[in-house]
Amino acid sequence: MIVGLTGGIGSGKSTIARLFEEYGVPIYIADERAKALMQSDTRVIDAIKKLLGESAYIDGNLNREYIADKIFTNSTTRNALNEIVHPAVARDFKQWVLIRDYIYVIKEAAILFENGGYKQTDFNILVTAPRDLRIDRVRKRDNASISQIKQRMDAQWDDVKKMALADVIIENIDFSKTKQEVYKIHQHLLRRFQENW
Ligand SMILES: Nc1ncnc2c1ncn2[C@@H]1O[C@H](COP(=O)(O)OP(=O)(O)OP(=O)(O)O)[C@@H](O)[C@H]1O
Repeated sequence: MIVGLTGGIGSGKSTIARLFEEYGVPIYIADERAKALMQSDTRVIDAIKKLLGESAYIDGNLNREYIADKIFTNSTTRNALNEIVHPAVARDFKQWVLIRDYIYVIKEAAILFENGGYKQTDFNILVTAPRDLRIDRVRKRDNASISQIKQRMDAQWDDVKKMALADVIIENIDFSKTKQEVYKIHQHLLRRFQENW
C-alpha cells in the first residue's frame, strides 16, 4: 500500500519521513529522485534542454540556480517542467516499490496534490505548520532570503486546498507531539493495511 506524505516548504515532511523510517517503513523521496533523474535520464535531460535551453546544464551538471530562477517566476514553465519530470518519477517509483517488502511504503513529495500524484496513493498525510514558522525554519536551514522562500511557497497550493484531499493532518509545531502523532498513524496504517498484506 502506498502512503503519500506531503506538505509545504518547511512544514517538516522530511523530518517526519525519518520518524516513519525509524519504524522500518521504506521511504521514497520524490524530490531527491526527481533531481537524480534530471541529472541522469537522457530522455528527461533532452526535454529539459529543449524547454529551458542549453544553460540548464553546465558541463553536464544541472544548473539549479538557473532552473529555479526560470520556474519560480513563471508558472507555465514550472508546469511544463513538471510534465517532463513527473512521468519519469512515476516510472522510477513503480520500479522502486516492486522490491519493497513491507506492509506499506511512504512516498514523500512536496507536490503530491498539485500534480495529481495522490491518485496513485492509498492514504495521504499532510504536514502543516504556521507560515511564519515555516519561513523561519527554511531561512535557518537553507540560508535563503525571505522573498525567495515566499516565492516558493506561493508556487505551491495553500494548506486549506490540500486539507480537503488529506486523510490525516499532522500539525508539526511541537516535535514531541509530532512523534506521538507519527506513532499513532503508523499503528493505524499497520492495522488498516494488514489484511491486504
Ligand atoms: N517540529 C519541529 N520542531 C523544530 N524544528 C523542526 C520541526 N520540524 C522540522 N524542523 C526543522 O525545520 C526545517 C525544515 O524541516 P524539513 O526539512 O523536514 O521540511 P520539509 O517540509 O521537508 O521542507 P522542504 O519542502 O523545504 O524540503 C529543518 O531544519 C528541520 O530540522
